[in-house]
This record gives sequence, C-alpha cells and structure tokens, in this order.
Amino acid sequence: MEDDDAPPLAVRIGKEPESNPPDRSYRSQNVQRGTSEESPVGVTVITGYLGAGKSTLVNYILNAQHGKKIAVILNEFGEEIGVERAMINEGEGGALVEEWVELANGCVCCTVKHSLVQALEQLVQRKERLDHILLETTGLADPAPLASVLWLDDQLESAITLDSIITVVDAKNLQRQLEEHLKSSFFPEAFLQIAFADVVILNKVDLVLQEGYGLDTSTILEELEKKIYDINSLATVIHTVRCQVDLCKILDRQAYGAKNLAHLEKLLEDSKSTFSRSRHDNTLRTLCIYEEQPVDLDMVRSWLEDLLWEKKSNMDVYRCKGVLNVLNSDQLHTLQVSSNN
Ligand SMILES: Nc1nc2c(ncn2[C@@H]2O[C@H](COP(=O)(O)OP(=O)(O)OP(=O)(O)O)[C@@H](O)[C@H]2O)c(=O)[nH]1
Repeated sequence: MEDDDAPPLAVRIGKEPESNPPDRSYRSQNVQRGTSEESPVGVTVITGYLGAGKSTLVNYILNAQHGKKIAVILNEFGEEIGVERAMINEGEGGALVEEWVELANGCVCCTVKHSLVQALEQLVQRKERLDHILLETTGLADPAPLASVLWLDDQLESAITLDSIITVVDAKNLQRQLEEHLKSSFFPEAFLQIAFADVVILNKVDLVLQEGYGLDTSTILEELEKKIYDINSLATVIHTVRCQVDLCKILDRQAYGAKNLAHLEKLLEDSKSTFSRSRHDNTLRTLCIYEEQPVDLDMVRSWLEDLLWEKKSNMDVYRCKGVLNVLNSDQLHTLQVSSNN
C-alpha cells in the first residue's frame, strides 16, 4: 500500500489551516478545473461493516422522490456476481436506476481499484448526463484508498467529485466490534470506516430498543454516539431504523469541496503519522456456493441452523446472503443473515 493511500483519521483541529493551507497545488488546480466546465457529478461512497445496512440505504435512496438520474456501483467481495444486486429494488424494469455497475471478486479499496476508475470514467462519459453516483463498497472496504482515487485521480477529477462518505453502522454490534478492535485489532475496517466518514448512520436502532440491555435506550445510544465521536469528532451522526433518513442530510453535501480543502489536507497529513497499517482483517474469508438444481428449503434451513447456531463447521459466520431457487416454488427467494441479528 502506498503512502498516498493512508487515510485521514478524523482528528479535531483548530481553524488555522484556512489561513495557512499546506502546499498541495495539484489538488487546487483540479478543483478549479471542475468548476470552470460542467459541474462534476457527485459520488457518495456508502460504506459500513458487513450487514450494517448499506444495501438498505441504497434501496431507500433509490426509492425516494429525489428526481435524480442515479447510477449505482456495487462492489462484492465474493466472486458470485448478482447477489448484491438482488438485494436492491431496481423498480419496474430497472426504472429507479440509470445505470448499474457490478465489481465483484475483490474489494474496491485494493484489488479492483482500477476497475472502479474505469467504471467511473465510463459513467461520466455517457451521452446522457448523470446527476449522482452511489458507490456501495463491500463491508470490508477501507475508505482511504477510495477517497484517494476520488480526490486525486487526474483523469476523473474534473468530471466527478467526492460528495460524501456515508458510513452505516449496526447499533447492535458496534460496541462489540470496537471493543474487539481495541483488544485484538480485529475489525479494523469497522474502525476505519467511522474514522473516514462525513456522516455516520447509526442504524438498527430498533434492535437496541428491543434488547434494552437493562439500560435506558437513550443512554445506550448516547454511549454509542460518544464512541463514534471518540474516533471521529467531525462526523454527523444520524440515528435510523432501516436507514430511513432525510435525503437532504446525505446527498449533495459537497463535504469535500474547495471550501473544506485545507481542512481535508490537514487530516490527510495528520493521518500519515498515526495510522496503523492493518487494512484488512485477514482472518476473514468469503465462500460462495453455487447450486444449479432447485434447493429444498427445509434442508437449507437445517444446514443454516447447523452452521450458524450449532457452529458445526467450527467457524463464526458474520454475514450470509443469497438468492435461492427453491424446489416447488416459482419465485426466487432471498436469504439474509447478519451476525447477532
Ligand atoms: N431490524 C433491522 N434490520 C435491518 C435494519 N436495516 C437493515 N436491516 C436488515 O439487516 C440485514 C442486512 O442489511 P443490508 O442492507 O443487506 O446490509 P449490507 O450492509 O448491505 O450488507 P453487506 O453488503 O453484506 O455487508 C438485512 O436483512 C436487512 O433487512 C434495521 O434498521 N433494523
């Protein structure tokens, strides 16, 4: 990983950078290039740990009344293409989405980074102009290299702009993920995704309410918010159930526009000295199962029980999803399991 890819951990800074910005003139030139021609297309990066609710947010945005022509780039860690897309309601004949791009078999933050650049180039060269691009990363993505692609790529920069990085977190699992990260450096992605966010969506608040933990709900949520601010004091935190959020709070934020440039540069510089290099938790693996024949639903259920609850395969499963062609059914079924839910 190159030094330029190191992420900006969000740290509290004073107002001085405005008056004395670091000398990164290439960036300033590119920002000016973007404003002198047609305004660049905003890209919202939607990140968040496995099963936190990223696709739920994409669905919510696409189905809202925003009047925008939106393209969606989906990135899947596994090699099976189409599973992620099956989780999203594209509308009648795909009407809700202007264009889809699926990048499978690797993470946009590392192995398929170049495919991302190509995909973005193609999207902005379309005859019919897009209003916005949503990029849903894998749950294991580190936003830092993505931000560097979107901020610094010469070919892209005049045509697109990083509008915002939205990190969706699972209110029920966040505490455990952060504790384990501190103890053992597991879940580095969960930590980095928050460090990098412009907006953190504290999702699945309903599950916190259900569980209660013997504490007042608002106390639990306040504690979680505090943990988020400890990592990133600059983020806007929004509580949601099923990612239902006012779109004004997440689209067209221009969070990384020229006016925040000095501030961002400062974050990037600061992060270089403080960042730990363990980008991916390499104890995690993905496994894709492809079955040509229709499956027996009872057998699938029993197999899942053995896998998830009895732990007969001797592994922890953080996320499981799929599209099932079920015996004696003329409809496709989707399968969703996210850890501890
Ligand atoms: N109870 C509850 N479930 C939710 C909420 N938001 C999402 N879910 C469910 O959580 C599961 C995972 O949601 P997704 O949107 O697919 O999560 P994701 O982050 O896209 O998952 P990956 O891409 O696999 O990392 C699905 O079964 C959702 O229906 C919520 O606020 N409350």
